[in-house]
Amino acid sequence: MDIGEVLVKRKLLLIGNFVLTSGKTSPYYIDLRRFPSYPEFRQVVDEAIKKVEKVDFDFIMGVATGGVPLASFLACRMGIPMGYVRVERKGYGTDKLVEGEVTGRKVLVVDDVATTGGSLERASAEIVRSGGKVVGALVIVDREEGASEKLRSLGIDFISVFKISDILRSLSSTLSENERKLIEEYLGGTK
Ligand SMILES: O=P(O)(O)OC[C@H]1O[C@H](OP(=O)(O)OP(=O)(O)O)[C@H](O)[C@@H]1O
Ligand SMILES: O=C(O)c1cc(=O)[nH]c(=O)[nH]1
Repeated sequence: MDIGEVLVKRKLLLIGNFVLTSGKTSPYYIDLRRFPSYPEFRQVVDEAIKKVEKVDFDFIMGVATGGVPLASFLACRMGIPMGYVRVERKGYGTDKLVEGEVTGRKVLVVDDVATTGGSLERASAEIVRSGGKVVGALVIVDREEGASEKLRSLGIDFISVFKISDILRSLSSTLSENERKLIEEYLGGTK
């Protein structure tokens, strides 16, 4: 599977001017929330399973909302229990951020995309507060804007199924010269 081609074909890679969760602005956006709508998502799950083969974990936690579908597919395929970390408290009911029995567990945190790694860091901190040990973080796409360095500095193994630099390389004939340059200049500036 050429992930770049799939992202373009399914309109999951968007070119424009986007505000990100970190407050940064970006000339591109990867919208993987609709990825499970398409059959290619199964292949991504297969790839993800191969990538985490050597990680010693016994619990999967998705980062809501983008990380929940992948966490669910992985948990089901691997026979490993799962839960998820909410973006914010509801303010009613149990008012929990961590929805999962992570106490004493070795946790793999899962998200769709990583940019700064702030969301994975926040989710990991909540899991630790709930008594879990975060041993690894897995994302489908690493935008290569600091997440890997941030997670490793926290002692968490960071794994991505795809990196944006590889996706861009595979898209050299699909994106216009201008689109490719815009993204490359942006990525150059974020290093
Ligand atoms: O590495 P970061 O700089 O934290 O950015 C990546 C995060 O941004 C997106 O989530 P978003 O906050 O848009 O929430 P959503 O998944 O609920 O749409 C994405 O799903 C990651 O969780
Ligand atoms: O950093 C983000 O907020 C972000 C970037 C991106 O490409 N896709 C996404 O879902 N979130």
